[in-house]
Amino acid sequence: MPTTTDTVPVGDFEQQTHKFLEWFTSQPGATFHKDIKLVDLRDKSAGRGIIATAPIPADTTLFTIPRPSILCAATSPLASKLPFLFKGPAEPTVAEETENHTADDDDVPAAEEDQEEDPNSQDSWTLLILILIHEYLQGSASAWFPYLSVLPQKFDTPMFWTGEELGELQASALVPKVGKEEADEMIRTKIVKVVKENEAAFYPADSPAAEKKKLSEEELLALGHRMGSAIMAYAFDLAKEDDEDEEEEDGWVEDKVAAQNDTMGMVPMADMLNADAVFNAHINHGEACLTATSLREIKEGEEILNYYGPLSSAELLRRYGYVTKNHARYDVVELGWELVEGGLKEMVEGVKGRKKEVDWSKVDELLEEEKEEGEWEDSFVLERQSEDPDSEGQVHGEAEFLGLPEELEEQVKVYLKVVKKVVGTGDRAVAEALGNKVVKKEILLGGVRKALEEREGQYATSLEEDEKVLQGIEGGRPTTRKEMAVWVRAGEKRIIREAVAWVQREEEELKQAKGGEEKDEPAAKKRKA
Ligand SMILES: C[S@@+](CC[C@H](N)C(=O)[O-])C[C@H]1O[C@@H](n2cnc3c(N)ncnc32)[C@H](O)[C@@H]1O
Repeated sequence: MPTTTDTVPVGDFEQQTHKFLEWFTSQPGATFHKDIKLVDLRDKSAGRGIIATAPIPADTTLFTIPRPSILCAATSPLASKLPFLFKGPAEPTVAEETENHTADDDDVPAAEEDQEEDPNSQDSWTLLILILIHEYLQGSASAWFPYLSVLPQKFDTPMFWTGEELGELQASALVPKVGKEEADEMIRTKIVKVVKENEAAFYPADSPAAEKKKLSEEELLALGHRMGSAIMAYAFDLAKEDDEDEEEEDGWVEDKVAAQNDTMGMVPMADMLNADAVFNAHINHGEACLTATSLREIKEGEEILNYYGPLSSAELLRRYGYVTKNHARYDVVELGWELVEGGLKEMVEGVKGRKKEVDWSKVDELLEEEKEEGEWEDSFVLERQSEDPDSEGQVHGEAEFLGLPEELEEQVKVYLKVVKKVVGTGDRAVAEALGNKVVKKEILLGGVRKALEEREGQYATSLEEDEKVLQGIEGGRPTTRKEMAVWVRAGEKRIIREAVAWVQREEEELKQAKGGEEKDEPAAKKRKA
């Protein structure tokens, strides 16, 4: 499966690279270190990238991007043509509207009230799509033409996968996050409509674009997707101040889009850097320019790599369309409450070694009140503990699964309290057991173990089958869509297995502690119990 730029002939590819570099270095204030080079990494399925052609010491400025060269709301000629699009505070972004989505989605779920909303009211995401479409339609008359020419026309993000390809992700929580239909809706209402209603601005008479046939709705929809995906994988959040770039309490600030406002932009050259979870360069956001700096010594021939944050394989694939081994430490799996509840029910029914009938409908009824009062999660993210990268972009130690999410344990506690209330009226012995700390822990662990086993069963293939596919991959790194899907689903299954092993260890410890306690108890108390 070709990646983003694989179909461009080598000669054209090099010519585009050359023209882009020429354009970039001609920008007033731009710099490009003599010992770095833009190269064709398509043989590694990595498009363009930047490598060191000689050893580079730490803290070297690799290149500098003057702010006027950035394509964004502040520099776009569209702002003077259609100022109303750029006016006013940005409306709530995706991050503010939906919990489970990061702000840099192009799979924007259109909130119902949005459907009738004024299409002219734009958020930072849709505004940048319009800015890019406007520039694209100017063709060679655009001041960013050589830069736009090196942006990909095709993407490997799941947004563009066929149903069959998506099927390879099996039970991954990535599948419902792709959101193709929502993205279509957003592009039709916020992009296609605006371009259609303002053709004079998008196809100006004095530009070669005017000679071109106007794009149909379907062509604009496809262009909107292309630009939205380019933003997802290439744009930067320009709101960041330099001091925010410094290591914060929770480690490295990822260097990519956040979309909290209207300050997202396309940053030529900064976005030619590929990225990994182990990296050696960083982009500093200065007042007049952005600067790429080496974080440690970079050897001759080594690729210069940026950082997109501690993203799981699934998230890296969703946003950027690739996976790497180094990101696997950040893999996660989502465990639905429904499965946990099923496991807890089985455990409760087996309390005191006998099958107990519980009035579950009564439990549901009481839970409704709990749900109305407090927060109730539908699913939980299971992840490993992992050190943040150090100041040189290196990670140390193994990532390990060290426990269940606190919110999951809290929710189980609330659930068991309600169950105890319901059981109490019918079976005092069981209700008493449900008040016991050890019994509650047994139910929690057993319930979660059952849920995890069920979760693993939701995938159509076993981890062992997936591992076999992955072992057969030439070069080791999954690059085709199918291989990347197998990588993602296998990563999730590995976490499930690690979580099950953790639960079993906890169960074993609990059993031993209980055995010890029972041995120590005086005979009379034992009999009473
Ligand atoms: C900001 S761009 C980097 C430049 C890009 N390689 C190009 O040719 O335009 C991000 C895209 O580069 C690719 N990419 C980034 N890091 C990569 C890596 N470590 N391995 C493979 N591909 C990578 C992915 O396609 C991603 O969506």
